[in-house]
Amino acid sequence: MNPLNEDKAETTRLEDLRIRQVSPLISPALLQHDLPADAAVQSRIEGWRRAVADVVHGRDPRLLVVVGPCSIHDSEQALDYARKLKAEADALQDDLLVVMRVYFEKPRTTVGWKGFINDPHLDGSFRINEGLRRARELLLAIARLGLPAGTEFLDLLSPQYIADLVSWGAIGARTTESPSHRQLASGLSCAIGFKNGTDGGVQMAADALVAGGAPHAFMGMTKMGQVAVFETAGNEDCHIILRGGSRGPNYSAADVQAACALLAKAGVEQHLMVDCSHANSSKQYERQVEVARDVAAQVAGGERRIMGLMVESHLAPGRQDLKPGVPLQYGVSITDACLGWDATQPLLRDLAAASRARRGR
Ligand SMILES: O=C[C@H](O)[C@H](O)COP(=O)(O)O
Ligand SMILES: C=C(OP(=O)(O)O)C(=O)O
Repeated sequence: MNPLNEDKAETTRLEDLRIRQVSPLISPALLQHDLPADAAVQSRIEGWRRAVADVVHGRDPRLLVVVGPCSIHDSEQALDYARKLKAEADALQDDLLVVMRVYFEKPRTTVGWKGFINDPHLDGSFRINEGLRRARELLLAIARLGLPAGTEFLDLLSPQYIADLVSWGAIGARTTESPSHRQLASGLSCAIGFKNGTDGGVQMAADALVAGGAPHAFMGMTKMGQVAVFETAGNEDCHIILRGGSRGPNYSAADVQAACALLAKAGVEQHLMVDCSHANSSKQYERQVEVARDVAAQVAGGERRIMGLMVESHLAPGRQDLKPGVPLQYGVSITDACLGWDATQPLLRDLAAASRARRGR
């Protein structure tokens, strides 16, 4: 019996009826003490965040490309991917600002593996302390490699453990309408992209921009693990992400126009990112190439309101199921299907060419 569960002094028989177990959680301060961001890493992340914000606001004409695995399930494989991406990002840096997708938290439609922080052993053992540590180690390694990292902020406490190492963040389609996630975004130190809803609703993402840009006061946890009231300043570096929805894709020129009309009505900047995956690819990973080509043509044609794209890509194409006792294939996603590296490299070069063509206009 976990000793924490024996302490009933502060609970009555009316409480915790559905709590099976309570276990200790490391504090953010302790994890950061063990795995600090040194001065060099801090300077890099400051620079990347500034660069991302410049693209988001159109001060930098390059395209922001958030590319990488749907989810991280193995640090070595993620670093293997990061090394390839770094070489490509350097080669294309005049036209693209490349941020690696380093997603540790997966929102599920119903149930399923919730990501590397929640379950780093992929077996339902939920070693969250270890997941947080390994996530932070990986983010540090990627930063030292020279690549900015982007992640989805899903849990409301986990940002305290890793957000200092993140240069761009997303609020997912299932949480864009959540007041708590909008409040969280209002206090985060990096730019944040809000996905449209799973039904394709863009209005809720436009509303999220307004809410995320405003100051809020809410309850949270400090670095020392104490509860506290946080008052935020509002995040002026937010944008929307078109990811399609149950009614179909929404990356066409007409969809971009319609989304921008909603942004104008909401009184916010008309800049957006297109997610080539999810409902925009009808979850068929190869179709990301088609989506990216369409968006690249819009960009090359002078569409300046598209400031970025998102691509789900891993070392090898497709996806695999997580099955107890069945060994996993190297570099293959265990959540959404991804493009392989071989298809990703030419796609990035096409996007760079489109960005260059737009600058030349
Ligand atoms: O990007 C990942 C998935 O699309 C999202 O987490 C939902 O996954 P699910 O429908 O497989 O649960
Ligand atoms: C879960 C994701 O996307 P969405 O929120 O658009 O479903 C994702 O990008 O990993």
